[in-house]
Amino acid sequence: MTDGEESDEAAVRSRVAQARTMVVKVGSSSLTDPHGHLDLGRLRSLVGALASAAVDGARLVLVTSGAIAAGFGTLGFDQRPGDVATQQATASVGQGLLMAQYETAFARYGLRVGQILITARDTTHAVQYRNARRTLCRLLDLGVIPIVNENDALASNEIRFGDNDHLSALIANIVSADALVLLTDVDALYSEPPSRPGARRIGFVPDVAAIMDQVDAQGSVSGLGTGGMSTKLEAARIAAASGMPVVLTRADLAGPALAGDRVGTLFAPIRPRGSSHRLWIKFASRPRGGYLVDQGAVKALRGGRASLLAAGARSVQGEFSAGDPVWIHDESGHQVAKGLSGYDSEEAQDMLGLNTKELRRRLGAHYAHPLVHRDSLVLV
Ligand SMILES: Nc1ncnc2c1ncn2[C@@H]1O[C@H](COP(=O)(O)OP(=O)(O)O)[C@@H](O)[C@H]1O
Ligand SMILES: N[C@@H](CCC(=O)OP(=O)(O)O)C(=O)O
Repeated sequence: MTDGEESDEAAVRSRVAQARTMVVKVGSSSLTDPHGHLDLGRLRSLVGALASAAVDGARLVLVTSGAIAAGFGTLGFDQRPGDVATQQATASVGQGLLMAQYETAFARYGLRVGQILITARDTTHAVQYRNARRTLCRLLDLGVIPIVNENDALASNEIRFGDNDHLSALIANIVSADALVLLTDVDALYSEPPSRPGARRIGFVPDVAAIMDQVDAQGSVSGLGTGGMSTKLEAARIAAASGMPVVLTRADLAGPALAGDRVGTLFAPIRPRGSSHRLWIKFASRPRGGYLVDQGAVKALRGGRASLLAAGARSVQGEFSAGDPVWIHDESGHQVAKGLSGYDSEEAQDMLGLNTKELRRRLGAHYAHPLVHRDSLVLV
């Protein structure tokens, strides 16, 4: 580590220490016993650490796994079910039991909790996303700790998060968190799975994008968690690219991690925080179609805060409605940007290649606007 990085690390740690709104994600592997059942001792000690930060004024959102772990014993299964339908049924039984434990544990500190179950679909649709933001922020304003899990019982197979890592980074964006804390069963990120001899502990990651190729991040080794380290790195990348620091460490180090002490792996933010709307477009929205644009348009978009004008668009790809997220591709088909279309795909067909004057004359004033306005456009 260079001297510069050392002082960067101190600066980023102090941002964590000063963070007011924090999203804390805890994985199944940190809430379970060796047989995979919910371990109440571990849950209560986590709650103790979170409660102490909350009592000190932190606004916390807890993203917690553990519904399947809490449910499979009650249903008479010896082990965590493997097939999706049984996992979903088990989560439906376990989620209530998990929440009941959290409610009781937080109540001992005089803290109230509220449950939010979310599907990937809720994060990819702008209206649901705004709705989730409004509810979460209101809960925080009311001094309640929102407890979030994927809505496993209803999540459809194709678009299921499966693990809660990615979800936690999106929730951190939704609430405009100051920091994301990922709690797991390993003390830090290693250069390769820590069970391998020679695995090197990584304390500070100044640029998560640069480290992605250098680290061998594998799936869950314990069989208790789902995503393993690869989904945690992806979550860290989203959060860091959204302008917030990320701490990854073992769940029993939650207290020092929230306090900004030197534990685990610290990921530095890699750019200033953007608006929640733009972060949603960048990380959560799922375009169904898009526009293929000419070189001039690519240059204008890459050059800075430009809108996509119909004059620079060559073709419309797929079908979409006004307000839907769309890709903007260059002439070789490479993704240049993502944004919200101002027009339906059908309307846009008639606008291709026309400048504002021609649009107004031929189609009317309603069509004299950009295909994608710069306020709803992000480069990728
Ligand atoms: N490069 C790595 N560094 C650290 N841990 C790794 C790495 N690659 C794989 N892992 C594994 O990832 C596991 C954590 O992921 P997982 O079991 O899904 O936990 P959780 O339930 O907290 O999401 C650790 O137990 C560790 O063995
Ligand atoms: N939503 C599932 C979590 C799945 C899971 O194991 O996630 P993780 O521990 O984050 O790898 C549950 O509550 O059981």
